[in-house]
This record gives sequence, C-alpha cells and structure tokens, in this order.
Amino acid sequence: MHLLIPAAGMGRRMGSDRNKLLLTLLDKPLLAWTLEAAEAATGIDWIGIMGQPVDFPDFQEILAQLNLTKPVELIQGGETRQQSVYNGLQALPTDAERVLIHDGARCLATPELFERCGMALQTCSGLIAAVPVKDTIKVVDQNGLILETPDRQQLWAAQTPQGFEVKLLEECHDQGRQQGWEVTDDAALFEKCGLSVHIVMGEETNLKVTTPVDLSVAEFILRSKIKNQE
Ligand SMILES: Nc1ccn([C@@H]2O[C@H](COP(=O)(O)OP(=O)(O)OP(=O)(O)O)[C@@H](O)[C@H]2O)c(=O)n1
Ligand SMILES: C[C@](O)(CO)[C@H](O)COP(=O)(O)O
Repeated sequence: MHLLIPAAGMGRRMGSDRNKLLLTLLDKPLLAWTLEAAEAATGIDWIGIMGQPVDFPDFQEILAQLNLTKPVELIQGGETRQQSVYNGLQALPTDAERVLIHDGARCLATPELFERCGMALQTCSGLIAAVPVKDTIKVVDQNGLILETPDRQQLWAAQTPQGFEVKLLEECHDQGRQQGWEVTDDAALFEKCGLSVHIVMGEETNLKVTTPVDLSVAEFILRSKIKNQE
C-alpha cells in the first residue's frame, strides 16, 4: 500500500514562524511521530511526503535520524492541501492502485489505525477514518443565529488516514480542478463526484495538531501512552 503524507502547510493557526510539523513534540519533530507510525504499520510499503522545498533539508534530517526501512520520496507540495495531494498523486509509482493519505499533522495516529484503513481499502474504493461527534453541533448564519441542530447520530468528525482507488481519486481531483472546487479533504471530492465513501472507526486521540493548545494536548496524550507502556 502506498501512503501520501501532506506536510506542506504553513501552520498559520499554530502561530509559529515555521512549518508546525518541524516543531518539537516531546523529544522529536511532529513529522517524526507520524513517520514512525507509518513505518510500524504493516501493509504500507512506500511513503511520499509532500512538502515545501524550503523544508526539505529539515525533512531529510528527520529521515536520516529515523533511518526508515521503507522507501520515502519527497514531493513538492502546493498552495493548498488539495493541491499538495494532487501533486502527490502525480508522483505515485505507476503500479500504485490504492493509496492512503494521512496528514503529517495527525502525528498521534497509531500503526493499528493505518492497518485497519489499509485492510478496509481492499474491499471498497473510498474510505475515511472518522469518530462520532461528541458535541451538539449548531448550524449558524452570518448574524450568529442558529439555523438548525443536526441529528448527532448522523455526525462524524473526519480524520485521516483517508484511502482511495488511485484512478478514481485522480479523476475526482481532475474534476475538482476543472470545476474550481475547494475542499478540505479528499473524501469531499469523492462525494461531490457521487462516489461512495465508507467510514472506518478512527481514534479519539488522533487529533490534528492545529493550534498551540493541540500541541499541549498531544504532549499529554503521548506522555500517558508512554507511561502505560512502562
Ligand atoms: N498547502 C498545504 C497545506 C496543508 N498541507 C498539510 O495538510 C495537513 C492539514 O493541514 P493543516 O492542519 O491546516 O496545516 P497547515 O496548513 O499547516 O495549518 P494552517 O491551516 O493553520 O496554516 C497538514 O499536515 C499540512 O502540512 C499541505 O500538505 N499543503
Ligand atoms: C483532512 C482533515 O484532516 C480531516 O479532518 C482536515 O479536513 C484537514 O483540513 P484543514 O482545513 O487543512 O485543517
């Protein structure tokens, strides 16, 4: 299974002066945690990382420290996550039939989650990891007035990994570019093209490190995991 890791963001909401994936979480950069989980996941045998060229020397340094057994390719990212994934798809080896896409910023995903998604992708053409929403969600208008309270039973929070048949996802990305669709995940392109996307149970701890608070929460979760292993 091929894995693409979008890692070309700026981390604006983190308020840091560099790509947040290079920030240190406990004893190593965020991206290193993500890569370690991918390395440990059976079934993943090729990893592509989409990044901004300015970050490539740091990425190379992380890779040198980790000394992974799986082949890793650095791919130039785009201006948006959507464009970065598009570039990643173009760079996949020609024999790639199915692909998992996992945000570099979701650095707490476990190898088991990658494996669960990889297995499920053998029997469907599109899936995402997701968890049931715990909050009551409100749809609100531009004046701050609630329009609707959707039934929580039907609400799931999208995570990554997201997995797809490569050919179908490429077609959806092409369609998205032609139509000018701007989406925040790949499943949305599949949905817009009328294709089915299945849910695989995600992990509550698989948060996307987006703001400084997330960094503290991620550190807390990692410390708890390490303590439980002792
Ligand atoms: N042009 C972009 C933008 C984002 N990403 C990646 O997509 C994932 C999810 O994006 P997000 O958490 O929003 O990261 P940033 O874009 O870095 O953050 P922000 O939106 O706060 O600037 C991250 O792993 C990020 O590196 C990417 O590959 N290419
Ligand atoms: C793909 C994703 O992580 C699913 O939750 C999310 O949509 C990425 O979106 P962002 O706007 O780049 O944070």
